[in-house]
Amino acid sequence: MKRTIILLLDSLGIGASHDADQFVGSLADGTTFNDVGANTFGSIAKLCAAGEADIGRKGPLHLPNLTKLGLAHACKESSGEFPMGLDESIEPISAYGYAQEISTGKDTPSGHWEIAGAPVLYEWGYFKDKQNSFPQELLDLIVERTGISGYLGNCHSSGTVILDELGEEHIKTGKPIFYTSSDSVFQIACHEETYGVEALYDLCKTVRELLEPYNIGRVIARPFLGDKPGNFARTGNRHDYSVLPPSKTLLDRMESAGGEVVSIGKISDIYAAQGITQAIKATGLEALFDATLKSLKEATKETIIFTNFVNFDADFGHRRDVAGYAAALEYFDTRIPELLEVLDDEDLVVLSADHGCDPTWPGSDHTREHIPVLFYGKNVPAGPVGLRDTFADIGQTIAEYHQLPDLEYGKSIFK
Ligand SMILES: O=P(O)(O)O[C@H]1O[C@H](CO)[C@@H](O)[C@H]1O
Ligand SMILES: [Mn+2]
Ligand SMILES: [Mn+2]
Repeated sequence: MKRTIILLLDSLGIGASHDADQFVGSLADGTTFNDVGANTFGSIAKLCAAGEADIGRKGPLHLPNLTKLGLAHACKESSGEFPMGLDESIEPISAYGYAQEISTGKDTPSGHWEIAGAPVLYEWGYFKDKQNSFPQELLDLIVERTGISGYLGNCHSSGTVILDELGEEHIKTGKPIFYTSSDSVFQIACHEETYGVEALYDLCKTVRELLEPYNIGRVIARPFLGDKPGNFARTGNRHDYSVLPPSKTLLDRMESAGGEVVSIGKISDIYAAQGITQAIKATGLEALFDATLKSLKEATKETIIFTNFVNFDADFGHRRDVAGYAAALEYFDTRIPELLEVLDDEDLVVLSADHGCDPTWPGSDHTREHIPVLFYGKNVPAGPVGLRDTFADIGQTIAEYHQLPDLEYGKSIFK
């Protein structure tokens, strides 16, 4: 019986990819920038080493266990520089490398689906205008179909900034807050108590239907609590309504072969429940890690346990919070030994990410980066596996390990 545990650290890029110049963003003042030079992991390490990330933690980034798994060495292979302040004398025990993305976008579904062998080679629809972002005919249809009295926002924004700006007005008027980003998303923020979570989910489902002609990846429900700017906080009841992956994935293959595919956290939403045999919700890094360990202890047949650690991205990457990101990585690092302790000889641990979100970068969006490709197991020879041409090499390797039919994309690192 083989079990694979995929730890997906959402947004932990390890250096800009060759096409980072194609990813151009702009700020409110009209300044433009691209992703050349972005390096989520490297930038965090650099600021920590410089003593500029000392809020709630202190000094150089301390990640002995992740370094042992090859994360820092993979970052050096990807970017040319060993992340500052980490210990280069630690010998990696994993196969380690980095992968570039062939999907057109740098969003969460593209990254996850490509890892599982289904890259997004078409262009998503985007709402590109920073203000009045959504087409009027779409907004009119939403109002007509759902009976809402109107809407707020209708712009690009950070999801926390927009709550401070419009949260009170939302509570007063009952009008949902609509916003988007450089990703292919339609996000709706509503208060959990005054508007209600179920009402928000119903609204999202209708908007999902009405978006059919626009080729938009996700509608995201963003419930929140609080009563004034400064104390608004988003809750764990976020729900993503995704379109289906473009083709069958590693998860579908595993399910069809009679194996278990356990989603922990956002994974089931991201794959639109395709190929998932069990979905476990958990909020926060600690609960996500606990649920991963619990599932592993309970797994008694051929299994993929797939956990998305969303907090790196949602709480720190998009928030441009370097110290918070660093502290979260250090916390995650302390949990690794618990995982290694309970592994059987045939278990495979995979650690990766889905895109970058460099907290030192302009704006608040993702960054086009390489992702880490780390494979650890008793049967996996440790050492460098270099640049992987697509994220799908990860899925193909796992498919081979479980003797599943080949995926359409990707090359196994064992071949
Ligand atoms: O600023 P928040 O609401 O976290 O939004 C972020 O989350 C979305 C989904 O991952 C991204 O498109 C980005 O806009
Ligand atoms: Mn993501
Ligand atoms: Mn994100």
